[in-house]
Order: sequence, then C-alpha cells, then structure tokens
Amino acid sequence: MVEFKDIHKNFGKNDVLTGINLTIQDGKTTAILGPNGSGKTTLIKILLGMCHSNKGDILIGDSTTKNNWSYRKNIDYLPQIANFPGNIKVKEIIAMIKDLRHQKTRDEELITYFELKPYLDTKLSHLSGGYKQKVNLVLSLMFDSPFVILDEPTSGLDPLSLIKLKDLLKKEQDNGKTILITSHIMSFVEEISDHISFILDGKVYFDGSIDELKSTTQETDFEYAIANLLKNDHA
Ligand SMILES: Nc1ncnc2c1ncn2[C@@H]1O[C@H](COP(=O)(O)OP(=O)(O)OP(=O)(O)O)[C@@H](O)[C@H]1O
Repeated sequence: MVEFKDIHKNFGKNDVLTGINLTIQDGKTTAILGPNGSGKTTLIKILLGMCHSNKGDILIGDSTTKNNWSYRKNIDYLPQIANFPGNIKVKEIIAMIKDLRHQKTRDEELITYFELKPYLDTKLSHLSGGYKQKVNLVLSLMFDSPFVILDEPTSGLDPLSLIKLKDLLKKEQDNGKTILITSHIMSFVEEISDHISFILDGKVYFDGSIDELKSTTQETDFEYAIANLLKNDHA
C-alpha cells in the first residue's frame, strides 16, 4: 500500500499540490485523473523521488520513503515523455536499460507482443510516435515488477494497439499487480481502473470507485461524470 500524506509542491509561485492525501491499494488499479497541469505527473515524480515535495510524506507499507529509496527496485515506470537520443537503435536502448537494472527481463515476449521485431535495428528517431510508445512500453514493463506506474500509456497508440495494451494490463491485474495510471482516454480508464483519484486545485477532489463517481455526479456515462466533476462542486 502506498500512502501520500499531505503532499505539497510548488514551483516558484505555482502551488501545484496543496495537500494531497491518497492511498494506492495493493493489487488494484488506480487512475490519477485531473485537468492538464493539475499535477498528476508531479505527484508520480514525487513518489519516484524524481522531484522533491515541499511538505508531506509518502509511506510504502509502514515505512517512509524519506532517505529510503530501495522500494523503487520494485516499480516499473513509463514516463509521459521518454527522451532517449534518436540515433540509438531499438535493440540498443533495450540492451542499455537491461544493463542498468541487472534484473531478469521478459523483453523478447513483449517485443513479440507489440510486433516490434522488424524494428529492432531501426533508430528511435525513425520510428513513428506509436511505435516509439510501444518501445517505451517494452522498456517499462520488461522487468515484470509488482508495482507498475504508467503516465499516459495510451499516447500515440492506434485502436488495435490500445486493445493490446488493455489486454496486457488485464493479465497484469490477474497476476495481482498494483497499477497506477494517468490517461486522458476515459474509455481506457473506465475499462481498467478499480479506483479513481481526481486532482483539482492541488487537492484530491474525488476519490472512489467508478460506480461511486457515477452516483455522486448522477451521470451514467463515465466521461460525462468526469466532466460533471469539473463543472460542479462535489468537494
Ligand atoms: N520542472 C518544473 N518546473 C516548473 N514547473 C513545473 C515543472 N514540472 C511541472 N511544472 C508545472 O507544474 C504543473 C503541473 O504539471 P504536471 O505535469 O504535473 O501536470 P499534469 O496533471 O501531469 O498535466 P497533463 O495532464 O497536461 O500531463 C504545471 O503547471 C507545470 O507547468
């Protein structure tokens, strides 16, 4: 279980997070949603230690993450924007990331699954956006960690690839993985999430299941329920 406790973060005068309290349950899929710029990526980066909070604490189980980063070995992370040098070939970047972590990997299985074999000798700069994202998915999921964080995994994927990603994540769920996602594709979020945490104005504005969200907003359609959160005061 991951607990965000009263997390604050500002960038200069920009108060992005102003007291986030949030729990990520083990074995569940939690979607962190919110408008552009609401701080979803910032919150993920704070969890990963890529960005420091100004106040607050994160607990993994009963332990604080302060000065204790070993938990990160059990996390697979897909960044929203992965900026690798364009002149590296697909097979080279996969080998480089494997070398960094020295853990067992399932890269070949994922390369086959995302039909990347014909592109292994292609430079990253020559790949389309969707194929770059498939390479990023292989890089982030190949370590088969129990906790998976995917920041906008749907970015650039065509409908068939999106279905493949959903099928893969459903298998991960069946295997008991804890998954944290952000996405602006509401059909994707609705299909795979157990829990929704909606961030607005620096705080968790809604926290509950999809059914609870629909009943709170009195909307039967998930996308409309999210839009309703933005229009009306449900705090
Ligand atoms: N390194 C940084 N320096 C200054 N401001 C930053 C930095 N990183 C993020 N911000 C600001 O923090 C705010 C939250 O950004 P963040 O990327 O976390 O939002 P988000 O909810 O993930 O947005 P989106 O849905 O557009 O991806 C934005 O106003 C952004 O400009």
